[in-house]
Amino acid sequence: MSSIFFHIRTLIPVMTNTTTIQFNALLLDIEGTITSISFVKDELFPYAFENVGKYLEEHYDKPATQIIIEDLRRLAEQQLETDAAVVKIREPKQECIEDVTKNVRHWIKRDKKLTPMKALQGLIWEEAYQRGYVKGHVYPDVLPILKIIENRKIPIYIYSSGSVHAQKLLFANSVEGDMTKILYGYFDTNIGLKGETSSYTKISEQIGVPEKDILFLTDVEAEAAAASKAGLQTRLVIRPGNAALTQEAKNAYGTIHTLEEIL
Ligand SMILES: CSCCC(=O)C(=O)COP(=O)(O)O
Ligand SMILES: [Mg+2]
Repeated sequence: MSSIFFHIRTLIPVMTNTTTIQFNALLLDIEGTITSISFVKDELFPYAFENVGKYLEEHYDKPATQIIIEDLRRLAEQQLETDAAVVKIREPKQECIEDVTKNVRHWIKRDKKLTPMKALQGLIWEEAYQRGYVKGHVYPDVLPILKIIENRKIPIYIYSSGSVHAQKLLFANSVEGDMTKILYGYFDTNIGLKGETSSYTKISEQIGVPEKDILFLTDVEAEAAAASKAGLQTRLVIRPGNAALTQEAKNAYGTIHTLEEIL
């Protein structure tokens, strides 16, 4: 780790790859890339699992909650056709809270990346951050390297299955302090799923940077494949606790262990 700081202080890029990566925008996945999977699975998800019913009781009448409940009701109608554990969401308040809680807990256990469920998780986590129950985990190499990239006037964007609200909470309340100042923009599954090529094309259009000039970092092979198909440069990130990668994917996209390797 001391070598990271040595290189940052002297501003000498660390080259563990044989080729330098040229990019004009950086697009980052969160979980498994700059944040540990353990933080999401062992802290954030259990908090949402435990508190979803309580949150709905306390915020049921708010317009934001009602919009999400309507989206979840439509989603449940679709999902119950193929998933017997999903229940139809009934109209009366108490039954509605019971049904939403049941479905959300089921989806959390299966790590489903369902947009309205992710929106609700973000609202539940807001309280956890505000009360200091959680702090957004980021690996120690992340902030120093992002500062160097920001100094090079390269914009840094986030693309996560977590809602934009949840992303901003994580970075505003991170173990490294408020990181939102160095982040240019955020994307979630409202732009499309991370395994779909069209999502990356849309991000390229929205940020006004050609696909080939964007570097996307992720821990998930399907995301690297989709981004690569769209024409983005990609690297797979290997972090402690991440799922194992196939040799084929490692060869196709290349791997890094810390953000130092993209400088
Ligand atoms: C935005 S913090 C919560 C992360 C989350 O809910 C999630 O599903 C992580 O997905 P990612 O796309 O960042 O791997
Ligand atoms: Mg990830």
